[in-house]
Amino acid sequence: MNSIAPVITIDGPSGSGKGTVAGILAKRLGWNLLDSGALYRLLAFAAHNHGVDLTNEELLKKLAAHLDVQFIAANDGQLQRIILEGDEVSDVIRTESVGSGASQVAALPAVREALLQRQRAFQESPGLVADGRDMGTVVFPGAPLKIFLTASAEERARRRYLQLKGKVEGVSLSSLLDEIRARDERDTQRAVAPLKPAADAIQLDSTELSIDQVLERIMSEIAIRDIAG
Ligand SMILES: Nc1ncnc2c1ncn2[C@@H]1O[C@H](COP(=O)(O)OP(=O)(O)O)[C@@H](O)[C@H]1O
Ligand SMILES: Nc1ccn([C@H]2C[C@H](O)[C@@H](COP(=O)(O)OP(=O)(O)O)O2)c(=O)n1
Repeated sequence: MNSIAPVITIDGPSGSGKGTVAGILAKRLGWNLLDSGALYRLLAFAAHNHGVDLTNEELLKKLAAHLDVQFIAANDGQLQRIILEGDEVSDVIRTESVGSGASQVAALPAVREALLQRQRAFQESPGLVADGRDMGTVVFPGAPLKIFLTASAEERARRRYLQLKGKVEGVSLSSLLDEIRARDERDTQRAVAPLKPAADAIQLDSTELSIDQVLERIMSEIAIRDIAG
C-alpha cells in the first residue's frame, strides 16, 4: 500500500451517480478505482450462496475476511469485471434485492471492520477514486477531496428505473422508489459508519445536473487543489 497516493472520495445515496462518476474520473486521471458497495453486495451474494443468514454477524465476519474476489480493471468503453469464487458476478450483484442485502450486512460492525483493510489496500499509486457511503468519513478520512453526491429520491428512482427497465423483469418505478427510501433510511440511521457527509466534504446535488456537469464540477475542485499532478 502507498499511503502517499491521493484519494478522491465520492459518497452518497443509491442512484446519485457515484459509480458512474467515479468510474469516469478514475479513467480520466489514470487512477485506481474502489467500488466499495460492490464488496458489501458480494458479501450479501456469497452469504446467500452459502446459506448464511444475513443477521449472523459471526459467520458473515468470517465470510467477509475470506471473500475470494477479483476486480478486473476496465478496458476502453467497458465496466470493470468482478469475479467471485471463480465466477463472473458483475451483473448479478447489481439487482435491488442484492443491494438491499448489502445494506443489511453493512449495518453489522464486525462486517465493516473485516472489510476495512481490504478497502484501504486500494490506495495505490498514482491515486484512487473511491465510492461508497463512508469513504470520506471512515475509510479515507485524510482524502484531499471529498464529494458528497445527492439527488432527490424521485430522481434517483427514475434513473434506476431507466437503467433496469428492459434488463430486469417486473421492475416498477414505485417499487424502486420504496426500495430506495428503505435503503436510505437503513444506511443513514445505522450506528456504525452511517451515510453522512464528512465535515470537509463538498456537497453536490445532481438532481438537475447531467453526468457531464457533475464531472465538470469535480474536475474544477481537483484543479483548485492541484491534487492530480
Ligand atoms: N447526473 C445524472 N443525470 C442523469 N442520470 C444519471 C446521472 N448520474 C448518474 N445517472 C444514471 O443513473 C443511474 C445510476 O447511477 P449510478 O452511478 O449507478 O449511481 P450510484 O452509484 O450512486 O448508485 C445510471 O444509469 C447512470 O447512468
Ligand atoms: N462504503 C459503503 C458502500 C456501500 N454500503 C452498503 C450500503 C448500500 O445500500 C449497499 C450497496 O451499496 P452500493 O454503493 O453498491 O449501492 P448503490 O449503487 O448506491 O445503489 O452497501 C456501505 O454501507 N458502505
